[in-house]
Parts: sequence; structure tokens; C-alpha cells
Amino acid sequence: MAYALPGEARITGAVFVQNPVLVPRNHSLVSPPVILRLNPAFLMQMDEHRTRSLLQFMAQEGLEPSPEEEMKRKTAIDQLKQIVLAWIKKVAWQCHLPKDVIADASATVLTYGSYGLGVHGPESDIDALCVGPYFATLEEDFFTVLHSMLESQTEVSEIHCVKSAKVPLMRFKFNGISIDFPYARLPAISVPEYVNVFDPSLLAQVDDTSWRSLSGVRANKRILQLVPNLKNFQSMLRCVKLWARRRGVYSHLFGFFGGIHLAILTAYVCQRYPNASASALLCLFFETFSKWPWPEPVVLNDPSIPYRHPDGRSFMPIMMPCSPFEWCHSNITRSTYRKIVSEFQRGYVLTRLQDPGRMEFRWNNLFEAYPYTGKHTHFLQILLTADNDDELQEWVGWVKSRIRGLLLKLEMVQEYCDPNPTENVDHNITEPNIVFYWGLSHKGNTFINIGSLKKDFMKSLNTDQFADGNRNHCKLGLSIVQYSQLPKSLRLDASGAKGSEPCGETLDNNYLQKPVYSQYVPQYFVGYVANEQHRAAAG
Ligand SMILES: Nc1ncnc2c1ncn2[C@@H]1O[C@H](COP(=O)(O)OP(=O)(O)OP(=O)(O)O)[C@@H](O)[C@H]1O
Ligand SMILES: [Mg+2]
Ligand SMILES: [Mg+2]
Repeated sequence: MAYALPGEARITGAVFVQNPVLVPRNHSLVSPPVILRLNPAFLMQMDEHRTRSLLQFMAQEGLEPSPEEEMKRKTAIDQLKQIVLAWIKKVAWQCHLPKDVIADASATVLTYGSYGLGVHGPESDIDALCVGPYFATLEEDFFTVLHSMLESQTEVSEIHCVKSAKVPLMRFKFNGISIDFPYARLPAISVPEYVNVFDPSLLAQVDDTSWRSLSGVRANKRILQLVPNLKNFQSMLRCVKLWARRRGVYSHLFGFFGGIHLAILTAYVCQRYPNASASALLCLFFETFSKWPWPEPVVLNDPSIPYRHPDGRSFMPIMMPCSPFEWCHSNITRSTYRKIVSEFQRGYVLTRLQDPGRMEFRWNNLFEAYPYTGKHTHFLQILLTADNDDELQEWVGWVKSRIRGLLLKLEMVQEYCDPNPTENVDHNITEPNIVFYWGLSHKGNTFINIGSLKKDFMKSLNTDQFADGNRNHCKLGLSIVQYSQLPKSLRLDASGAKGSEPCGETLDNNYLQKPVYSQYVPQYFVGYVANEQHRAAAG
């Protein structure tokens, strides 16, 4: 028995109900149910209690980096700023610029992505845009001069240039922290630390690549301007990201959401319910998106701003919140769309505010890890091996940057496929390796011609282009495995209480989860092509 709150009494702010309503208290525990007459003060108290328990849960989960981790990141950015400043003086001097211009010349580093939003976790990268003056070129000064300056720093390791991406960047580790480092060139001599990235006079003259590189920073700043309560937004987005990770719907490359998508969805709910508490916002997130009439787009900005409707190819269109108001790039497919929708619905069922008599909220249930082995009986095993760890890292990165092709091919023969992005290591195999297990539909075609699937995918992988085609020892194996052939750590019956004996190749439970941070990004990665019209509209 559950009494729903009347429609108009939804939690849309500090005021919860217009009229007291009757609800059962602890209806599952008390029989017959004790009926309690709720009043707004009680509901408010209950909301505070829920928010406290959510914040407690977040603390237990270690979602916020420790002060030491924070300091490490801040130091990394400060040091990068110093390096960039030294770099620009050197470039100005090499360009034989007049002394006073050399003295004025400056460049800076602007953070964006999860770090810029203040929602990074211990495992997040730092997205840092290097912004330099007009005389420092991308190809020569950034990718050659700055690259070699960075390479010579003891703090920097695993540095790679990703020149062919839409947003060209350097990728490296600074004291062990992964950094994405694109470059934008502004029509100025001096780029101050707090440069205004919305300044139309600057934007009107930047080149296309710089424009795309700047769009990440501009989108972030816009999100921060648009959310009414920053602290609530940050708490909620941390929770939403944890939920998405645990439920297997966080991975842009594997057809799910990336950080930018979740940031915009979260900001949308915050904007719509400016006075709601952090816990109410999380509940409203699931309510909003479990009922969302996809493919109706999610638009964060003022709805009066005219926009072109999406082309109909995107399952879940989400608009970037800064001009020229393009769509966030999305890899969502038929299968991943289905999974995301069902996860929104699950979230809604577990957090619905229909039962306000329920004082305790089991947040653990919402964030439970997705039970792949309870949902699927057959899996596509994707095994990637290489001669050494460095080659493996490059190989995995390359394959992941093109993995959507495999998903689409599989969807042509399978009704549904669940591409689990978790990276496992099989210690029974001597070569360095990474293994993925993708859930297959039991209703679909159980016969998959693995040979032809692999041939097609290898063709689209275009291994000749991969590191100049010199990596002959990088291999990819595809096979279908049953539940019983999975590593024990992935099975529901890992305790051995029940379940069948392994058949075929036996895999042990010595698997590790080890995310690979790669130099490769898909060609379409981030952003859009700007044109004169876009620039004119910028601001
Ligand atoms: N698909 C995309 N479309 C548009 N912009 C994107 C896209 N993916 C990434 N970006 C830009 O790059 C930034 C950094 O992306 P990244 O993948 O590092 O996610 P993030 O939000 O920082 O989350 P994480 O904590 O996982 O790193 C985003 O904030 C966004 O500006
Ligand atoms: Mg990031
Ligand atoms: Mg990044």
C-alpha cells in the first residue's frame, strides 16, 4: 500500500506540500500500518535527515579527494603554469620579438572538465587547456618546443602527442596524475591568468582548432554560471557519476555517458529545482530522466535561444551550454540507450519520493554494482594482448577509441548487447593483457560468426595506422564464453555456493580491474566545427 503525494506537492524546493497528506509509516514493517498525518515541518525534517545520510554515504565512499590529493593537483597545475610561462618567454625570444614584447608575453593554463567543475574523484584526470599568444604555433611551438620542455621535467611521464584529434592535445602524467593538455592560441601578446574566454573580440579572431579547444572551458564556465547552488550541484554530480560508474553506464567510448553529458543532465535538474536539497535533487534526477520523452533534447540554456533540432540520429541529444549551442558528441547506440533508460527507471523506483513516511533511505541499493552475471548467460570476451605493458597501453587505447564499431556490428546480429567497460587482467595468460566481457542477449541470435565479426572489426580498426603499423605483437581475440567460464571474481556465485563447473578454458579469479589511460582518442572526440557565423554569435 503506498499513497502518492499529490502531483502539485512534489518536492520542488524548501516547501514540500501544500496540504498535509496521509501516508503509511514503515508500512513494510508495521502491520497494520500506522497512519501518520504529515505536515510540512515533518517533511522538511525528513528531507534534512535524508540529505545528512547521503552526505555521510558520500564520505564513506571517499568521493571527495583528500586534502593531500587536492594539494597534489593544485601543485601540478601551478607548476604547469610556471612551465608554460617559461615556454612562452622562450618562444617570444626565438621569434626575435622586441624586448618589451618579450617582457609582456604570457600564457596560462585553464582547467575544465571534472576538475574545473570541482567534482573530480581520486581517479579523474585533469583537463587543462594551455592558452598562449598569437605567435606561439600549435605544430612547432606547442607540439615541439613545449613538448620537449615537459619531457625533460622529472615530474612528467608517459607523454604523447595526439595531433590528429579534432581537439589536438598532449597527454601525460604529472606526478602520476593524468593530464589532458590541448592548446588554444588567442590574438593577444599577453594571456592573463583570468582571461575572459567569452570575450567576443578575442573569439572573433581565433582559428578553428583553438575555437574547439576553448569550447570545453567555455561550456564548463557556463554550467557554473547557470546552476543556482554550486555546492548542491557538485554533491549531486559526484553521486550521479558514482551511480553511473557502478551501474555500467559511464563510458563515452563504450556508448554510454561521458562526464560532460552527466554534468549537463545534473545542471538541468539543479536549474529546474533551485531550492531543493542535495538528496531531493538526486531523487528528482531519476524522476526527471526516467520520464524524459527522448529524443527530446536536454537544453540547459534559456529556452528562448533558438537552436536547430537534432538530426534524429541521436538517441539522447544533449546540448552544449555555450554558443554555438551544438550537440555534445554521443556514442549511444540502440543497446546502450536501452540500458541507460532501464537504469534511470531503476533509479526512480529506488528513490521515488512517493513514500515520504520512509525516513531511512538505503542509498547503498541505488549505488549497487550492476550484476552482469545475473543478467546475462553468454558474454563476448574481448582479449587484447601485447609484448609489454607500454605496447599494451597503446593497443588498448587504440582499440577503445574505435570500439563503437564493434558494438554496432554486434547489434546487427544480436538484439541487445551490454558493453561492460570494466577492464580486467587475466593472469593465466603470460603476455600483458586486458579483457572485456560484454553481456549478450539471451533472446537474440546465440550463433555469432566470430570469425567474420573479428575480420570486419579488424578492418575498421585500421591497424596500419596504429603506431605506423609497427606493432605486430598487438593481438585481439574474440570469443563467446558462458557464465560458467567467467573469472570467479565476476560471477555472482563467486563464493562457490552454487553454480556449474567451468567448461572449456578455465579462468581463475585472479583478475584485476585496471583502467588504461591512453594516448589515443577517437577522431571525432570533443567539439564541433566552428564557422564565421558561430564566431559572430559567440559570447
Ligand atoms: N562527447 C563530448 N562532447 C563535447 N565535449 C566533450 C565530450 N567529451 C569531452 N568533452 C569535453 O572535454 C572535457 C573533459 O572530458 P573528460 O572526458 O575528461 O570528462 P570529465 O567531465 O572531466 O570526467 P572525468 O572525471 O571522468 O575525467 C569535458 O568537460 C568537455 O568539455
Ligand atoms: Mg576529465
Ligand atoms: Mg579528459
